[in-house]
Amino acid sequence: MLEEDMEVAIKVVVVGNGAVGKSSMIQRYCKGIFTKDYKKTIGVDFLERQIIVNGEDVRLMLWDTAGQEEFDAITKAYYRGAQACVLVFSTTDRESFEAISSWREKVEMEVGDIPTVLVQNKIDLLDDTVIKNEEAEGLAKRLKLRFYRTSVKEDLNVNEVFKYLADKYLQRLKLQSAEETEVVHMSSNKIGVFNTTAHQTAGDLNGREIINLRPNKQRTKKTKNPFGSCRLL
Ligand SMILES: Nc1nc2c(ncn2[C@@H]2O[C@H](COP(=O)(O)OP(=O)(O)OP(=O)(O)O)[C@@H](O)[C@H]2O)c(=O)[nH]1
Repeated sequence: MLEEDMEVAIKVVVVGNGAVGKSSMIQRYCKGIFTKDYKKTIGVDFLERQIIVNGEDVRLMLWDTAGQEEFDAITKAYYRGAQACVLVFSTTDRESFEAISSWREKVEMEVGDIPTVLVQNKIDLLDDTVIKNEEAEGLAKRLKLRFYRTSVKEDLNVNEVFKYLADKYLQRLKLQSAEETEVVHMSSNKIGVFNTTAHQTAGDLNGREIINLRPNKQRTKKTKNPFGSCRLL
């Protein structure tokens, strides 16, 4: 259990080519709706939803980024600070599948290695698929990513994608907390200056060791709503 009365906030970026269903996925997850109309995302957009994962309150902030390259400069700026990522391609769009590695690189360049999933959307259209199962599974293996097949239209597996990411992120958080505690223990016989807000660095000041501890958790005050909530911003 992490600290009581606090919730963990996770910034998740959803990326992939245009029209693969990124906006639809976020809308389905946060508002429970699906629309057939295609409205190209201009730049970025975001919605949020609160869930409980393994007894922890988690607020997922889902950033919807435009799939078109013309918006790359804008969307990249919004990758910063992301703590999890959904890479989406469409069952009926070969190019979107082939572009996955480059989307991953774009995100990694900004934020490094964060919990990530590979998603094949529109599996209600499997009859018209242009990607073999083995190819998609092969890509997931190569990129070492958990792979989900979803249909936003039929609400298949969408919840599972975000639950997995939240779970994975919490696991990392707990591991980091444990490691940070260990740093304090290991240093307890030294003269130290502790600063809990700065980045974790080690330096030297007049011969004394300085250890700055950073709580690697982005936390907010918990809002007491047992049913979770969705909010359009
Ligand atoms: N059949 C089917 N259609 C879907 C599914 N998900 C999304 N769509 C449709 O695909 C089209 C594109 O969906 P969007 O969610 O706008 O795609 P996007 O990836 O956000 O596109 P950009 O904003 O251009 O990046 C829309 O017409 C959706 O209704 C799905 O699971 N099945």
